[in-house]
Amino acid sequence: MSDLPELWKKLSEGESKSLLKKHCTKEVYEKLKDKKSKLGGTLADCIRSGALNLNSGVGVYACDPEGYEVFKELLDPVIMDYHKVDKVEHPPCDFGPQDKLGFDPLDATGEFIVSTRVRVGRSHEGYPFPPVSTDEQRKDMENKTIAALNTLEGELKGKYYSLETMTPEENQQLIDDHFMFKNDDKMLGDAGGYNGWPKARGIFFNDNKTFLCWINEEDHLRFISMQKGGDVGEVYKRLVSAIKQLEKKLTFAYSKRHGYLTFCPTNLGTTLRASVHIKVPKLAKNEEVLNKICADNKLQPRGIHGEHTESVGGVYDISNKRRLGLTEYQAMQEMYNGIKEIIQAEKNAK
Ligand SMILES: Nc1ncnc2c1ncn2[C@@H]1O[C@H](COP(=O)(O)OP(=O)(O)OP(=O)(O)O)[C@@H](O)[C@H]1O
Ligand SMILES: NC(=[NH2+])NCCC[C@H](N)C(=O)O
Repeated sequence: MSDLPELWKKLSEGESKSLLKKHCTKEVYEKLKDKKSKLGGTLADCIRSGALNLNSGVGVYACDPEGYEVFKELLDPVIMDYHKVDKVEHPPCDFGPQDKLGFDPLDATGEFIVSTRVRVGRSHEGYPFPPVSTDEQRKDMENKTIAALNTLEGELKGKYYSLETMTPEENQQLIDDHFMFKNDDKMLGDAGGYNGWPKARGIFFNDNKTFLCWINEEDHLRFISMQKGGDVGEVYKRLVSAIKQLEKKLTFAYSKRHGYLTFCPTNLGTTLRASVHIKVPKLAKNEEVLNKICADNKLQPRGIHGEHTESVGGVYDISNKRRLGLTEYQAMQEMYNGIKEIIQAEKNAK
């Protein structure tokens, strides 16, 4: 039997500042409660995390790619509210002119930027998201992805490391070095993100660990390019080259309205998060100023051990905030120009 009535009771009777609480009105609930996507996704799958975690900021995940249309009376207002747009629409993918991107290294002396990372999320077309996926479907997606990754050549050529066979020590080392994902996010867990863990999960990387792919973490796929220092152009170009090669082998879930479809509505569109780990000890003494520069430049500060962590020793993870309603190239430019300002502000700070 569905847990929807119980979830609805928790949500409608509880207090929450989440976008789920705000937009899942009684009227919306009544309209959607009996709907089902072709892959079997339900409203319960979309609201479970937010109903069980009233402290969520968003609280909604899609059950599967089609869920974005089947449950649009809930998902559209959440998307518009989160991404601050008045219509759910997205331009076609545009990675920009690869031979003249205009991303000169941001920090030639290496004083501020520790490392640079750009990631995108992708979903396999025709497969559900975690709450609806079976272990078999996850395995199937894992196999498909490994086969595609194994065709990469040159700098991108690498190897797959399964979470099922990795030792706890190897796993921890990869986490400590900022390469690997973990399973400690309760909101994602309640959304079904860790169902069947560690089955069909793992990480692919090249010898230099500059190109990585996460399999069956939050999204079916996360492609990541990263390296020490502030050469944003080099990191971005590597990622674009990987995506272009992989999209010849795999078909990704995409919608004209939403761009690339991801499990969480916050990642839709470009799905791109470009970040630097940046050392700004002076600004760190006055987080209000730092937060204002970030807000003015549409940047998001995080701690250096991932989402919801605190800064350590004046080092922050700072990335572009917007992912929907702009192109990949524009998202990169927002990050690049914003980080330039932050470096200048740190230089000017007392
Ligand atoms: N610029 C960077 N340099 C080195 N490591 C980074 C950088 N940016 C992020 N990381 C590391 O990547 C890992 C994942 O971070 P995090 O979960 O915050 O972001 P994400 O993978 O973009 O996904 P999501 O936004 O869904 O949380 C963490 O270990 C984090 O420290
Ligand atoms: N990794 C993410 N998708 N983060 C964004 C949303 C996280 C969580 N579901 C919330 O509502 O607060």
